Amino acid sequence: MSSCRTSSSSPSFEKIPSTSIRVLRTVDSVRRWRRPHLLDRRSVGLVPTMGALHDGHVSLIRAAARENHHVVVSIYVNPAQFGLAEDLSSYPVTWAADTALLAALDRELADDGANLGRISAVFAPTTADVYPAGFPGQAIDSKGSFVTITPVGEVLEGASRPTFFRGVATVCMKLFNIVQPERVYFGQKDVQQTVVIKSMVRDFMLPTEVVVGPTTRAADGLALSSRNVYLGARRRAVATVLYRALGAAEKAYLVDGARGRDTVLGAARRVVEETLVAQMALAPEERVRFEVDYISLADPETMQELEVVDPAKGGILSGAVKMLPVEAPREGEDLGHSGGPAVRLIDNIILAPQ
Ligand SMILES: Nc1ncnc2c1ncn2[C@@H]1O[C@H](COP(=O)(O)OP(=O)(O)OP(=O)(O)O)[C@@H](O)[C@H]1O
Ligand SMILES: CC(C)(CO)[C@@H](O)C(=O)[O-]
Ligand code: BAL
Repeated sequence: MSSCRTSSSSPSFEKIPSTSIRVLRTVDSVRRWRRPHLLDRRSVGLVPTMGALHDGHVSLIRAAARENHHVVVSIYVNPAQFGLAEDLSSYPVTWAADTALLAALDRELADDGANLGRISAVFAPTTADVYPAGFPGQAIDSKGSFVTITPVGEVLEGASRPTFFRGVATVCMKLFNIVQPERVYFGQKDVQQTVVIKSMVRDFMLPTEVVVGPTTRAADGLALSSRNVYLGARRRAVATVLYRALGAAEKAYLVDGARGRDTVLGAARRVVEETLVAQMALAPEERVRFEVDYISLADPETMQELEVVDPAKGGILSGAVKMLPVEAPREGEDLGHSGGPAVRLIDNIILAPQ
C-alpha cells in the first residue's frame, strides 16, 4: 500500500499504486468522497465483497462500470455472518492480489469505451468502524443492532447457518447507508442472498436498485468461489458434483417436462448417489468423501419449498454440499488452503418463468 499526493495543494489520499483508485478505510472518508458526487448526480455502483477476488467478482465490477459513473468495491470480511464454529479466522485474505487485480481491471475498463465509469474506490473498513458498538455477536441469541429478514432468511442457507443472513443483511444495510449507491451488484451464485437483499431493499424503502449478475463458472462448471482455495486438487476434481446434480434436475424439468418435486429432485439425487458410490469404490488415498446438506426446489420470491413448479413462475434449484477433509493424504499431496478443512460449497440453477 502507498499514499500519493495528487498536487501540492490537494490533500493526500491513499490510492492503489499506479492507479486513481482511492483506498477508503473509514466511514467518514467514504462520506467525504461521496458528497460531491451526490450533488453532481454522478451515479455510484457498489460491489460488496469479502475479498479474495476472482472472475465472479470481476464480472460484477464490469457490470457496475457499464452502468455507473463510479464503482466502489467493498472488501470486508464481516464477522457477523460467520457462525461461532465457522471459518472466520482462516477466511482467505489476499489484499495484495486483490488490489493488483483491481488495478489491472481498471486499466481495461478505461480502454473500453462502452463503460460509463471505472473503479473509483475500494472501501476496506475495520470492524471497529463498521461495528461502533463493539465486535458483533456471532451467537444466535447475541444482542445488538441487527437487521433480520424472515422468513426468507431462515430456510436453506439460513437453516444451516442460523446467523448468516442476519450478518449479511446487517452489514449490507450499513454499506448501503455509508456508500449511498444508486445500484448494488450481487452474484446469482449466492441466490438466496439476492432474495434476502431484494426483500430488505423493498421492506426498508432503500433508494437503491439491486442488480444480480450471472454465476461465473470454471470450464468444468464449478461455480467460482473464494472458498474453492480450501479444496486441493483431489477434492476439486469431485467438487462439480453439485453442479452436475442440479443440471440433471434442470434437464428433467426443461427437457423431460417434469414438474413435480420428486421427479425433478430425484434426477439430482441420482447423480449424487452415483458419484458417492464411485468414490467409495476407490482406495482411501484416492477417494473423496462429501455430504449433501440440502438440495432444494424453491419458489423464486420466497425460497419456500415447492411441491410442483408452475412454469409461469419458475423455480430455483439450489444445493449445498460439504466436501469432507481427505481421509488418507498422500505424501506431499496439495490439500488446499489451511490444510484442507471441510469446505461447504453452494450452487444453484434458476428455472426461468416460461
Ligand atoms: N462465481 C460467481 N459468479 C458471480 N458472482 C459471484 C461468484 N462468486 C461470488 N460472487 C458474488 O460476489 C459477491 C461477493 O462474494 P464473496 O466475496 O463472498 O465471494 P465468494 O466467492 O462467494 O466467497 P465465498 O466462497 O465466501 O462464498 C457476492 O455477491 C457473490 O454472490
Ligand atoms: C454480500 C457480502 C459481501 C456481505 O458481507 C457477502 O455475504 C458476500 O461476499 O457474498
Ligand atoms: N458469499 C457468501 C459469503 C459467505 O459464505 O459467508
